[in-house]
Amino acid sequence: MPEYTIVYFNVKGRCEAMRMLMADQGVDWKEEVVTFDTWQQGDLKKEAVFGQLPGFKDGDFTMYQSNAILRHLGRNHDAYGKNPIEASRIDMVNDGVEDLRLKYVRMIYQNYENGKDDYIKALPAELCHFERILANNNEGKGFTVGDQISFADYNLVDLLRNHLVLAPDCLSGFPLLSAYVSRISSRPKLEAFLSSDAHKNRPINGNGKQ
Ligand SMILES: N[C@@H](CCC(=O)N[C@@H](CSC(=S)NCCc1ccccc1)C(=O)NCC(=O)O)C(=O)O
Repeated sequence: MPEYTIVYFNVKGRCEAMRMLMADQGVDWKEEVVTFDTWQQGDLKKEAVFGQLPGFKDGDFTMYQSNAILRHLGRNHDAYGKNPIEASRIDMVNDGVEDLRLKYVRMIYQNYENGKDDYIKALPAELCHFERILANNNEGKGFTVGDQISFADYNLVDLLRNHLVLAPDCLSGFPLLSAYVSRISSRPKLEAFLSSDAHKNRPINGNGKQ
């Protein structure tokens, strides 16, 4: 059984999607929680390939970049499609999730007080793409790509759940997305993780905004 370890700050941030994937796939992992004080000392930052976290240890292999880690876990746990075309579609969806995550992170950390309302107003123009992606696959009754869950689904559901905290009504105009978040979140092993104190007590972001 692989020995997985997440090396990250005590936040959901860029690691909750991989936690959701591992929980849903019945895979165990350890948490190496890095405090901001430890991070400021600089040794860990020097070791990190891009000077940033998360890091991920798979036995004696260590990697960085949250989306690369998701793809690594997708390959290792049959969550990367059934053929090269599905894998490319999954990459495309995940890149779209990353685009929205970057906008979310910038608003949260750089423009929360003045930018939150405008961000929420502009959300439908972002979410409509994911609603259409679902509509174009099995009438939105399954996943974003193909007929089995992929790492892009965990990433999208994590990000949508964060947006439901920011703006509880943000999916009211997107029935397929709303049903998708509920459906994926109620997968038994994932539901157990999402009900855990570890998940519930971990702040979404590092600055206390959500
Ligand atoms: N492309 C990378 C981006 C990684 C990243 O932004 N990491 C942040 C943390 S993840 C994140 S969403 N950062 C937003 C702000 C933040 C900073 C520090 C702690 C928590 C959040 C980080 O390591 N910041 C510390 C530093 O750069 O010295 C990835 O996807 O892993």
